[in-house]
Amino acid sequence: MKPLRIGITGGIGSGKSTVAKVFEAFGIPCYYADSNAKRLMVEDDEVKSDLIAYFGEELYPDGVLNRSWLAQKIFESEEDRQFVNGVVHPAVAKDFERWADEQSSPYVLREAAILFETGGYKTSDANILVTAPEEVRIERVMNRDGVDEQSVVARMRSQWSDEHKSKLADFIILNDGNSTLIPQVQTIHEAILSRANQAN
Ligand SMILES: CC(C)(COP(=O)(O)OP(=O)(O)OC[C@H]1O[C@@H](n2cnc3c(N)ncnc32)[C@H](O)[C@@H]1O)[C@@H](O)C(=O)NCCC(=O)NCCS
Ligand SMILES: Nc1ncnc2c1ncn2[C@@H]1O[C@H](COP(=O)(O)OP(=O)(O)OP(=O)(O)O)[C@@H](O)[C@H]1O
Repeated sequence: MKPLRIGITGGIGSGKSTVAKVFEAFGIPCYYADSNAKRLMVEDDEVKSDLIAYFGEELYPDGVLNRSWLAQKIFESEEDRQFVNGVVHPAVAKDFERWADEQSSPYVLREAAILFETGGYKTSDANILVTAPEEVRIERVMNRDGVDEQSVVARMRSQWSDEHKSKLADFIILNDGNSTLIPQVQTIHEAILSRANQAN
């Protein structure tokens, strides 16, 4: 029996990876789209050659993906971002499906920053949105990555607002630093488990 596919998303600094780790503590496997995207950009020859054809060899100096160079390009130019998204996201979606089929839990999570924006949420059985106020998110990322406010805001502006995404989410987790996470995760975990039981 195939596990249910559950998307978990949230804007930069919302804490979606932190929340995904709580689900993992409940025994639920999680696929992290950001890190797998970066892996595929190095390992998948088709993805790599499409990116080189567009950006040139300087994207991989000494064979290593130049992340900061690419980040500067894609968060400044919508055209460049759409190109990268168009190459990387189908490869990630395929890789996720292959991975999900290998799991034996009642459901699996797919953690991705822009699940609604890409339309990837449509292939999920349900989607969880993690939210936090923008000022909290900016502060978190500045502290975590040692970057300035401007670079966090550039990424934030390339993503949909929480208000927009809330309309498409089946479950919402508030991670503002004051609300406790474990009870929120537990309630959703139980709701998804009962959905998985009904499906099987
Ligand atoms: C530009 C890259 C190399 C920068 O790497 P870096 O280590 O600095 O950031 P990281 O990958 O950890 O992403 C951090 C956050 O940036 C935001 N972000 C990343 N890619 C995108 C994107 N295409 N659109 C909007 N926001 C994005 C997300 O909030 C994400 O969680 C990297 O983000 C990337 O390869 N992006 C393109 C692939 C992609 O779309 N990944 C996102 C999910 S599949
Ligand atoms: N409830 C919380 N209390 C305190 N710190 C938190 C909380 N949630 C997240 N953080 C911290 O905020 C930072 C951002 O969280 P996390 O990496 O989970 O966010 P994210 O949504 O996955 O971010 P990104 O989109 O950049 O990958 C991390 O340093 C994390 O430890």
